[in-house]
Amino acid sequence: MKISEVTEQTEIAKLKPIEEKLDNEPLIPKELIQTLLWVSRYYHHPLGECFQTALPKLLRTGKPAEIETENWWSRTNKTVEKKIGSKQQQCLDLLNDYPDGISQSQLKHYLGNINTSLKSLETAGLISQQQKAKLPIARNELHFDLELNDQQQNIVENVWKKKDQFQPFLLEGITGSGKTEVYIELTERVLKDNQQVLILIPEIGLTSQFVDRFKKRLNTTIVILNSSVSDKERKQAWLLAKAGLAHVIIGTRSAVFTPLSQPGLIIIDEEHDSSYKQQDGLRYHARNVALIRAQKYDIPIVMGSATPSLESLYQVKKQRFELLELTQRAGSAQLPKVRLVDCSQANPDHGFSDILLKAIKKHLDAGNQVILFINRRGYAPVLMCHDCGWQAKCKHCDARMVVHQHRHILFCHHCGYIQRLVEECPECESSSLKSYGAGTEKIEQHLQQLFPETPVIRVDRDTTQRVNAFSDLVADIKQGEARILVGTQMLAKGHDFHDVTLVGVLDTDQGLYSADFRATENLAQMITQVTGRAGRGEKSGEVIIQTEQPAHNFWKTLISNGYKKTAESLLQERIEMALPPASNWAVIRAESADREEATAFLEAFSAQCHQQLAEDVLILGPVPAIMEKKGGRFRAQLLLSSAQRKPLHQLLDQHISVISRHKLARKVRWSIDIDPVDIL
Ligand SMILES: Nc1ncnc2c1ncn2[C@@H]1O[C@H](COP(=O)(O)OP(=O)(O)OP(=O)(O)O)[C@@H](O)[C@H]1O
Ligand SMILES: [Zn+2]
Repeated sequence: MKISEVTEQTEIAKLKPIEEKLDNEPLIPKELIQTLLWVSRYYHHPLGECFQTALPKLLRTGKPAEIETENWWSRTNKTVEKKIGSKQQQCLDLLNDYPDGISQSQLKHYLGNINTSLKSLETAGLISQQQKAKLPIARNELHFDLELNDQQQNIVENVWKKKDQFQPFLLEGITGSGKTEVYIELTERVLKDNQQVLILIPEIGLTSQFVDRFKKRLNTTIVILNSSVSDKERKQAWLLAKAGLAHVIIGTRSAVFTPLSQPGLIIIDEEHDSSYKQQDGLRYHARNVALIRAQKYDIPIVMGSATPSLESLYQVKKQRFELLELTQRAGSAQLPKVRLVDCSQANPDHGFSDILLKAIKKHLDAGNQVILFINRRGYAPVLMCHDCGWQAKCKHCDARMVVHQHRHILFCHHCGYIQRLVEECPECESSSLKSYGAGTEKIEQHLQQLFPETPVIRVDRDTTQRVNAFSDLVADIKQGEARILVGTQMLAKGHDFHDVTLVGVLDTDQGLYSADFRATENLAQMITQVTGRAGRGEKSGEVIIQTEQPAHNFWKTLISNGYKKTAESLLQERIEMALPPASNWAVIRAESADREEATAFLEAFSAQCHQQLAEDVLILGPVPAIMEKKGGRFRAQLLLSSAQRKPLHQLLDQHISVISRHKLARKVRWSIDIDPVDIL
């Protein structure tokens, strides 16, 4: 139980007594409480659950919120009179450099095992110990300074001019233009003012590389909040940030709720990334929450991307965000040349066209690395019987089972259902089962056959499950051990591999026909990001995109005009068609093992809203979800849209409590999704 406010009077007749006071000061600072109140109102989600989402697990267990401490040592005023051992001397030398003391673990990190030396020095009265907050170990590395180019410098100055006020900036910088360096420079300045920086990054395993770049340049306390840190570390990081003892806080989506005592700046890297939107429970968007926090703190917020979301570009158009641009690659790097290849001529067995294969060979011969991008994991998406036409389908979903050859299974990517890979058709017992289409596993296998001497690695969700697996793979790539890299979008985003000179894109055409109105935006972002991995160092790069639709307008616009122009025209279309971000959407979803129930509940929802419907609000549906059956449940949705935000929210406020009491509300699983990013 958390107390968020105290009042003198109440209408509640029977109040429970307070059993125990856990903390002497409030765990959640006022600003964060206000933000959570906003979150609860905006997303129409119970306040208690909003608090649950915002707090690290170990701070929700009813135990006091104490910062973990450890021994810190510092030099006393006493001068050395007797001769001391060399290890003891080393300790003293180091301590002389740290007038505020240094932690035992940091000392150990520098000098190895020194417990006995410390004891002797303490007995001699030369050093003293004290309990202080345990900080993550700072690595003692060389800090090199990179000189920003004029565009980068200009951006830093522009942000700095607004440093004491709320101002959202959209930093649109092409791939490899040096956005990260801009973040580092800004962070350095904020640190000089003794303030903290909160940095959000997407959930794609990039944390360690990103953090390394900061650690190399900044000598400060950096804490990390993502899924790879333990519950204990997460709690400590949160409390250190709250106490102002952590100066740079880097984390994924939920880190947006980290309290700061000396806030100076918020940065969101790859602001277009869909992992910023939570897809279950409290369906918040971290970018939205970050904007609210920056506003309450009265500080600037910088949102960077090579492929900004149409949401943010719309805010620029409305002059709510200030646009900052990096139009050139940093250093001597140039953007790669992009070529479309008609893949109707590709080898049906492995899906590579001759042009792409020749290019792979050429780049490998030149001693470079090659990325092959395919956004589908597993071996093949279809398993079919040649004799009777049977296909392997999931019994819980409207979806096909994907062949995973390696693990010898059929796997449903939607509900996780697993079956042994069958050798003969379950319908007609024929043994002529054939797989169609290709995923990362198949591509990896083919390339290894085609280039037996060249190390191939695969980067997808299956090869990166183990903790650190992703950073190990990345290290292999950086050291040049792997030469052919096959991967899904995990490999396409954010990486800075200087020896990659060729990127091949396989089979992305589904994006051209999707029913989701965001599909083209997402495809343009993905293609631009993956293209951006080529030619980032001294060597120039090349990109080959295989498509069955080389004449499609989408490719023409994207390749000859680039992302910026493509996004502009997509945004114009959305405005003309009154689609988000030019209108506001809420989706009510319901799912149930009984198909009728889900729809009946949404019909009741709709009827309730229609009782008092503002002119401006439109209700569409209910309709079945595009994949209606998932995990054994039937799914349906109701769409509420409105040109202005307010009437939509008022409508929900008015009716939600009545609807929650509907008899079906307890039988179906239902949820409200404000500003949905995924309408499938
Ligand atoms: N001013 C500079 N001078 C020389 N090299 C630079 C400069 N700024 C950045 N770089 C280098 O250019 C490369 C690309 O920079 P960075 O990774 O920051 O780009 P980015 O814009 O974040 O890229 P992306 O959006 O593609 O992930 C890096 O290797 C970086 O060290
Ligand atoms: Zn399934």
